Amino acid sequence: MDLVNHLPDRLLFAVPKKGRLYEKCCQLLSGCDIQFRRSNRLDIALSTNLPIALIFLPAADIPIFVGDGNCDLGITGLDQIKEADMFDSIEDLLDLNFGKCKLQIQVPAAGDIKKPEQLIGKKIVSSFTKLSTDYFNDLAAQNKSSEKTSIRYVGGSVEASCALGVADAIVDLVESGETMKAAGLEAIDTLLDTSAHLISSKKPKFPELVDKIHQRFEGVMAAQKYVLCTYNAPRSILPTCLEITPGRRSATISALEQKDPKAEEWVSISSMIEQKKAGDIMDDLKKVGASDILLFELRNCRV
Ligand SMILES: Nc1ncnc2c1ncn2[C@@H]1O[C@H](COP(=O)(O)OP(=O)(O)OP(=O)(O)O)[C@@H](O)[C@H]1O
Ligand SMILES: O=P(O)(O)OC[C@H]1O[C@H](OP(=O)(O)OP(=O)(O)O)[C@H](O)[C@@H]1O
Repeated sequence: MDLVNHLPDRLLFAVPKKGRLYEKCCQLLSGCDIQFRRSNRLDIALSTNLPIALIFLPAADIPIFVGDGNCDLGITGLDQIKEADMFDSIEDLLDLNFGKCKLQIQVPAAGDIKKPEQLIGKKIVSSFTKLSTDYFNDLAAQNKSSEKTSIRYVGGSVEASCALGVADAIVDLVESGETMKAAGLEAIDTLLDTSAHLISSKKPKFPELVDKIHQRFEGVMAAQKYVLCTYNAPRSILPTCLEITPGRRSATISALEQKDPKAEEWVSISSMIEQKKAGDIMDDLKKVGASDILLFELRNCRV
């Protein structure tokens, strides 16, 4: 069925149908208020509040659907985009900061191979044959070698290949490193640092809706990254406080009602700060003389 012609009034948004990216994608869609109900095993879900159809596809196929313009938007790993050779055919809108891992060359830890150059002319097994081929072609060129490295595809359990004698090394994703360690392997180089990205077609059919959804994703990402810090401080230490909490654009300052006209003037300051620095920032504010320091989580925002 040609979905583009069957759903002419809807933007098609490709999301991973299962696997490691699926749950987080659904959370983000909900954070963006893209409401939908996915019937069991059905790979299309119509949004109930926006003219969008979500198309659930294998993560590896999403770059092709978006790059060829069949879908206006998609979420998938950077590794999948580069492996499909589609990075130049799509707009890379946003790093979504999850699904983080590294594509690494792994060799038996107890073996003699310690440097990638030692693998020129040897046998490599990977699910990422394009990226591996590019890497070993470059490596051969740098080392002025005409030897051809064999790159073979397997779809899963890549880490078993060395123990089975099929490969001298593998190229596979590493997140915690536990799979690699359990297979007695160690990494000797990194081909790519990857994470999930929001991508769009270069010629979307619904450009305004693409912009709107892009902004919503940016808002959700900012809401995850920042918290709102508000506190009170004597006006005399305001410059020091603003050095500690300059805000994303700038801090908001409002005067506090003076009960005693002779007392020092106090202000209330509110500023977005990075969540991961919040503890240090609150300590620093307290140290310079601020008080009543409060931290608020952001549910959502537009930045
Ligand atoms: N530890 C990890 N191992 C593999 N992929 C990971 C990992 N962490 C994040 N990812 C990302 O998730 C993407 C999809 O991985 P996943 O293994 O879920 O593939 P899938 O094809 O969607 O599912 P399945 O392997 O069940 O068929 C990867 O391309 C990568 O971008
Ligand atoms: O560093 P870790 O946290 O151990 O994760 C890495 C492992 O996860 C992936 O495999 P997956 O579980 O998707 O199964 P697969 O081997 O069938 O691809 C990947 O291919 C590694 O084997």
